[in-house]
Amino acid sequence: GSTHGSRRRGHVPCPRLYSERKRHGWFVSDSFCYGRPPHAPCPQWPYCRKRCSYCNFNTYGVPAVDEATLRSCLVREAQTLLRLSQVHRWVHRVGGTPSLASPGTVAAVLEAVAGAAHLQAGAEVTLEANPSSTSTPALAGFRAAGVNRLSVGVQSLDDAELRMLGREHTAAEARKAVEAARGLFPGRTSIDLLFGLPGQSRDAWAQRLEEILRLCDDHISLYQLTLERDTALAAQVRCGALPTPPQDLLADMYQTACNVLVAAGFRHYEVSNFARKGALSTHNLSYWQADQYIGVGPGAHGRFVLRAEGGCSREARVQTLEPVTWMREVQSQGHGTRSRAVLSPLEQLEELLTLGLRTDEGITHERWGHFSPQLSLQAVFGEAGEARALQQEGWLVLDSSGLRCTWAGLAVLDSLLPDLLWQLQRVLVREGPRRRKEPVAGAQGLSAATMDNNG
Ligand SMILES: C[S@@+](CC[C@H](N)C(=O)[O-])C[C@H]1O[C@@H](n2cnc3c(N)ncnc32)[C@H](O)[C@@H]1O
Ligand code: SF4
Repeated sequence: GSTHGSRRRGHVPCPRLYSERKRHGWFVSDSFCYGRPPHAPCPQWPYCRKRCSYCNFNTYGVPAVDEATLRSCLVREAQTLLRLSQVHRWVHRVGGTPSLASPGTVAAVLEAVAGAAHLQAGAEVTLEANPSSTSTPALAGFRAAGVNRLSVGVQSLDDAELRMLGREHTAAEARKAVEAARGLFPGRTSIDLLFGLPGQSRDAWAQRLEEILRLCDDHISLYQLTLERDTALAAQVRCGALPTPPQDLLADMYQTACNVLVAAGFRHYEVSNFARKGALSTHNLSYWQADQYIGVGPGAHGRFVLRAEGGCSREARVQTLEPVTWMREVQSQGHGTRSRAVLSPLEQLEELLTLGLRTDEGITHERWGHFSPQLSLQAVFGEAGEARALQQEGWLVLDSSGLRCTWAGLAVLDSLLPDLLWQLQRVLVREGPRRRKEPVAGAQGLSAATMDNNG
């Protein structure tokens, strides 16, 4: 049995959570709206040499990229968004971009950020790298440009699996890339791995984990494969050419990996992330803590308070997806923001809940208080209701530190969230108007407004 009680291990983020991982673009984090330092997610150079069979990220296979134009647009958009968000200080993390961009482009964007905002010494600058574009000279160039952490997309150490995934690299090339990365970024090299591939057996996975432990540095991101609609891999599974991985097997694989990694000294600090020797990704952590960030580049997402207009509302922003259109917009108006939506207090708390519960520390009272000064964690989740039932069943803990999942709860988080979101909504609708003397954490009203290409 791979279920806990009636709850399946839904450790794969629900679609909404999964989409959180898919923010593309350069990221600069700031800020201090809730008195907390901000952060920066992982960007995406919008081009790949070849589309992998499982991937539905916003990437384009354009052979001749006008890198100089793209670079100047990234720089200009970073400057514009930094100005709009008034992120001048407290910036302390900047995310990186895939390794197909040249070190010169990476350096130019980092310089733009440093010129417009104070970069803390030691700020995490992570570059996402594909093994096929990580020669030692290229990596050295990125390091010279200011990158200080590398995340290598190994995905699998099995050639047949890599072929099924449509990856450009072999297992041997992946190993070589990790070794080169560890040589240049010792203690600061992460690897991305996928499990739950069609046809993958538990034994093969367990054996693979041993090999992964011999190869890895101090950080591992482990994702269960999501069969995304409109991908070649999903089509193969749908038509029966490849088997659908059984749910119980997926749960066993996840649990096996957690056990093996924890026994090897890794802290399971987030649903899909493991670190030892303190090598947590601060950049990702700030994400899960719902900090502010700007997203720069085609399809990038951002969350920040628009201070330029004297506002105090946290906005969700999405930049134009298509690179050529995005570049045209940046050239004409300084940025390619396609949509802006003011997040309501409820939406902000929903994000905090869904992201914060992914971490082993959960949501502290302090952090919750920044978003909800009027209605405490205790007031929302302490009363009789869904959260209390989840505590009694052993999935959740609410104590003097805050609200967090138990280890068992972390593995089934997606199945806990609907109940918790329902309770949050119910209590907020009931208590909000009564308790709220002023808007929650700088949000304006309960309705979300969406604007197009506007400022
Ligand atoms: C921004 S993506 C890709 C980074 C880089 N281009 C690469 O391919 O290595 C970051 C990670 O998301 C994960 N990912 C991408 N598509 C996924 C999917 N369909 N299901 C689960 N994880 C996925 C992969 O592990 C990937 O390394
Ligand atoms: S998974 Fe493949 S197609 Fe998707 S972003 Fe990475 S290299 Fe590009």
